[in-house]
Amino acid sequence: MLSATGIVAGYRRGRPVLDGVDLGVAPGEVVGLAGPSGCGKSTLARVVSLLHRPWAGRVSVDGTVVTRFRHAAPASLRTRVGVVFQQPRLSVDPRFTLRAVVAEPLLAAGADRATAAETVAELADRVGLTGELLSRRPHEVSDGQLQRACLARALAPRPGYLVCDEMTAMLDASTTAALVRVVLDHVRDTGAGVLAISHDESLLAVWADRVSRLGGAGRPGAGGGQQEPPMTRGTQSA
Ligand SMILES: Nc1ncnc2c1ncn2[C@@H]1O[C@H](COP(=O)(O)OP(=O)(O)OP(=O)(O)O)[C@@H](O)[C@H]1O
Repeated sequence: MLSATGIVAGYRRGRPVLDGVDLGVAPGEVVGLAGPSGCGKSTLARVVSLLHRPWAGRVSVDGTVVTRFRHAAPASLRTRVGVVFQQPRLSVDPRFTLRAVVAEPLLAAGADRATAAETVAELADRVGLTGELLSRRPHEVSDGQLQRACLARALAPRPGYLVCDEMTAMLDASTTAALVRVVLDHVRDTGAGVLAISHDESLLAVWADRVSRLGGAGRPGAGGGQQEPPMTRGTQSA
């Protein structure tokens, strides 16, 4: 279980963006997260991806309580939670080829080059990237092609949990459908849990088992799967 309990987090002292938020994602479950712009969805995504230290509350990954975040988080925990952000160009090194982007977590985990190359080829096939595209650099590919590489990179360590923060917001319908399919195949094949953040309620209806809401302004009854009541600041839960 990827679990966050009583999360208080923000950027400016005394002005929490999240104020007592609970979230749980079970293995094999796709949880949608909706809510008005600015309510803190991306902040919560960064907290559960171990990229942002909360001021209070507890994050745990399969029972292990996280005490260190960002670069200080142990690699064994960081690789348990993969993340894909909305804007692929902000999340890759522009000097890397797409092949190097996808290989990076494998090499960082100590894989030898031959094994990493084999895994990259398999992942590229899964996300629909040709060998020729893998040889290009970010400025030589489209947003959709780059996002495919970012998803492959996130899947490379076979994460037990995947956080997709508006992963498809910049993509056309067919690329969106293809990437959602890749994520759902990963869930089916590995039993991973997914946190899917999207403004697109109809998309969440398609791929989430249940949809949770953050912030008091959410409309009740929208979204897909099993619905949960809208939440208010101070009693937020997801
Ligand atoms: N790095 C940062 N520094 C300071 N404030 C930030 C930072 N990131 C986000 N914020 C602020 O925190 C609040 C929540 O932002 P966040 O991106 O988590 O919301 P969101 O629900 O994901 O919004 P959206 O749906 O528009 O992407 C906003 O008021 C935002 O301005």
